[in-house]
Amino acid sequence: MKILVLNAGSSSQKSCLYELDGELPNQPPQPIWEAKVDWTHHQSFAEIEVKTQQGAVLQAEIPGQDRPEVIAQMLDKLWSGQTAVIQQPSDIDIVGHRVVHGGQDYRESVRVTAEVKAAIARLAIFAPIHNPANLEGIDAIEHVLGSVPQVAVFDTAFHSKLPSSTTVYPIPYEWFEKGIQRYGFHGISHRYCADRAAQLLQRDASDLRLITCHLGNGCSLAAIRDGRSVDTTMGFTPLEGLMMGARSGSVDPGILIHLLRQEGFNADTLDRMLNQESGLKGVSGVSADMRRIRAAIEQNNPRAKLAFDVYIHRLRAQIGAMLPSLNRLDALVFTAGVGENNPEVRSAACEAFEFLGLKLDDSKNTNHPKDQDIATLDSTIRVLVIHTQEDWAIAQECWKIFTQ
Ligand SMILES: Nc1ncnc2c1ncn2[C@@H]1O[C@H](COP(=O)(O)OP(=O)(O)O)[C@@H](O)[C@H]1O
Ligand SMILES: CC(=O)OP(=O)(O)O
Ligand SMILES: [Mg+2]
Repeated sequence: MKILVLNAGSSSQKSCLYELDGELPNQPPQPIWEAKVDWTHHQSFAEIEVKTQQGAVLQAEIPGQDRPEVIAQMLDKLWSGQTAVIQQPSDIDIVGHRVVHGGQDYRESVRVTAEVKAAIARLAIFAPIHNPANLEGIDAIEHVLGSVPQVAVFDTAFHSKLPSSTTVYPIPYEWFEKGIQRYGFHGISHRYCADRAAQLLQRDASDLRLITCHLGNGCSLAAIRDGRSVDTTMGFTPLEGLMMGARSGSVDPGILIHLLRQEGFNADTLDRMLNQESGLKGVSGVSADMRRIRAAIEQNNPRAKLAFDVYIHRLRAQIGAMLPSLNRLDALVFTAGVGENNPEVRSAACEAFEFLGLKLDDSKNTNHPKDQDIATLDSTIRVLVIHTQEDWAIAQECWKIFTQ
């Protein structure tokens, strides 16, 4: 069975093709083809990189920002040119999509229908950067591959059993009754990391207390108790919680009232400023990309240093805020672009928890670890770096829907 996965991030479009036969493998298999389109560095064109399991690599630039057009060009690399791995589009059996917001109705993965598409479109008002991109992916597939079965895998699903003390905001109850509640996001990644952590620690997921730190362009934490998400930092939208690449995370809502009243801002300006012009980018004036922040700090840029310090302060504070839901912490897990690749972020975050007996092994932390324990042997808490495999998690959901 050939399963194509589309994963739309805020500044990227990832895709890969898995070939599965017989049983689901225990470990994530290599995809036979993978592509990444990145808009982080340029506005007017996308950088694309395509790799195959056989070793072919293609790097190119695709003009424009139009996601459906870019997806169509990316898919073309599946069946033509040096990175072709299938004969024709109809060789693909199923397409799975990461869909960021599933609201209250979608707590499990579902096959995409007109009704599901309408719900994703309706929920776009709560996830304005993400749900429209997910829908464009679904439409692009319909356009290129016709009636191939498609599956939506929701980022909110893993958090759908959060306790009500976590989901209810302290606002008028009628708002909650209208759906204004905490949903949580990055659930595909948090769930994958919890399962992988259990594997790496050779422990049963149902007896493990974890904090997973998903630090990419979007950033969130999850407190995972016995395999279940019991708290998380993102809420009604993917804007709440940690400071992110270009998103503010939590700020005093009084600031918004002030800007609306005194500075003549409207909802669209606030949306753009908080979602696209804040976070590392807003404070540093340099970039949303942690690599560029680190490089600017090396050049003694004080605003880059300030942005890093605020990022770390908020990360530590929110890790601390996850602890009461767990009563015990077996492992702290770092994942996604920053979490997997930036040793300075990991060591700065962990330093604040040394008083609990958590000790990082500096050499393991700096030596490009992936799927490894980087704590010292005598650390009271394990620290894991896990390469998040959202795409593999999505492929597994597709497999389950079509074989069970
Ligand atoms: N080697 C690295 N060192 C530090 N940060 C990195 C590195 N590689 C990637 N990143 C960070 O990861 C971010 C992207 O994370 P990723 O999880 O791929 O994002 P998303 O899926 O949200 O688009 C980049 O903006 C960059 O800040
Ligand atoms: C939900 C979310 O913030 O996703 P991403 O990190 O891919 O932007
Ligand atoms: Mg991501």
